[in-house]
Amino acid sequence: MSLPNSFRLLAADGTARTGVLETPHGVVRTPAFMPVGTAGAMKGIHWREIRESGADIVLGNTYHLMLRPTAERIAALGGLQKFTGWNGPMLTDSGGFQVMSLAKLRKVTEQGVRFKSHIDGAVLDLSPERAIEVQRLFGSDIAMQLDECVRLPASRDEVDRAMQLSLRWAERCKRAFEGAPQGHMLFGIVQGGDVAKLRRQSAAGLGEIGFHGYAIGGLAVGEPQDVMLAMIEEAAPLLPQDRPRYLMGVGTPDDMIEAVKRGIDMFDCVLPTRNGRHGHAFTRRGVINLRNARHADDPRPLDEESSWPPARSYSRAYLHHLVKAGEALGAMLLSEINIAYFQSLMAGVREAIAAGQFADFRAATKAGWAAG
Ligand SMILES: CC#C[C@H]1NC(N)=Nc2cc3[nH]c(NC)nc3cc21
Repeated sequence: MSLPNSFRLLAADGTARTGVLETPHGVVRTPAFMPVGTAGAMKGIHWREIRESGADIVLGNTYHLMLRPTAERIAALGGLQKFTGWNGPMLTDSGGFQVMSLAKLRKVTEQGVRFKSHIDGAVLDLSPERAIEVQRLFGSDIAMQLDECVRLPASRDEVDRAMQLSLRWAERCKRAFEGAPQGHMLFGIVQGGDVAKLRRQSAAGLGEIGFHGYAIGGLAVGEPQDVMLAMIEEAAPLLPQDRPRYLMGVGTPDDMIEAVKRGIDMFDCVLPTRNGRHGHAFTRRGVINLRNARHADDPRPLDEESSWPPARSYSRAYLHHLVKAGEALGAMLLSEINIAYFQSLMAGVREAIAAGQFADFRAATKAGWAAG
């Protein structure tokens, strides 16, 4: 029995697609960029700016939220939307990646993963069933399966073992997800490292199990862009064409444009906020490092044609000063400016695909970045 499908494709231009994904908390226009609110907040940005920037959906992390303030407390307080004040769609990651990247003393067995909290050292167990229970307690619109994310570098056998385990956990997650409230979704995660055969096996295996949507994980971890794109080309064609595809943790504006070209519909990345806090501005003319002294006397705004007021009103000199002085306002302004740029890029992508002009949009956008 196939799962209900809340994704509607509106247009395609080659393998690039644009559509809408209906969730219990609202509609997501795709291709979509999801700002990362790891612990239930956007670092240094109010939800008001996130909404005004054009974001339809934000991401939270099971690992962080289950440790603090705990899933049970969030449920008792009405769920993630009520608790955080973000009254829109939320996707939550399952914890697989964060346990690998943050937790101390991680032990993986068939049952699940045992780890020590990086906050207080408490020992916790995360099984596929608990990962689904936690996301149910959050009230997540889109939940992610629990997967095993191997620390790189890893042997092919290690990547293969983790991919096979993740497929078995995907089955268990789907069973645990049964009975979820109407409209809530569960995505599987394609694994397989940079091994084409493993990527194909993982994608085909997840398609057999059947999910509301499919993520591709384990890319943008330092491999060259052409390797990342090659793995997308291996996996995407094997995933159900009528379901959303989400490339996890990606990426730069160029990564996203190239992934959209290859059929990806959803993205999340910490770059806009993390690099914003470090003084980097993403613009139509490429990245500007406001720490650089050459901006100290520059009265020009970042982009006089930007749709985001702070990007066309504050001078580069002032932003340079805020960054050098370590003023919180500097990090806040550049974070929201970057999120707004990522959203404007996705809006342009959606319009271009709908008009059958994605190739021209891609070429013009890349030319803008190169112009500097
Ligand atoms: C292997 C694998 C895998 C994926 N598994 C889960 N549950 N979440 C992820 C989150 C990510 N963030 C980034 N940033 C580069 N890559 C990610 C990959 C995953």
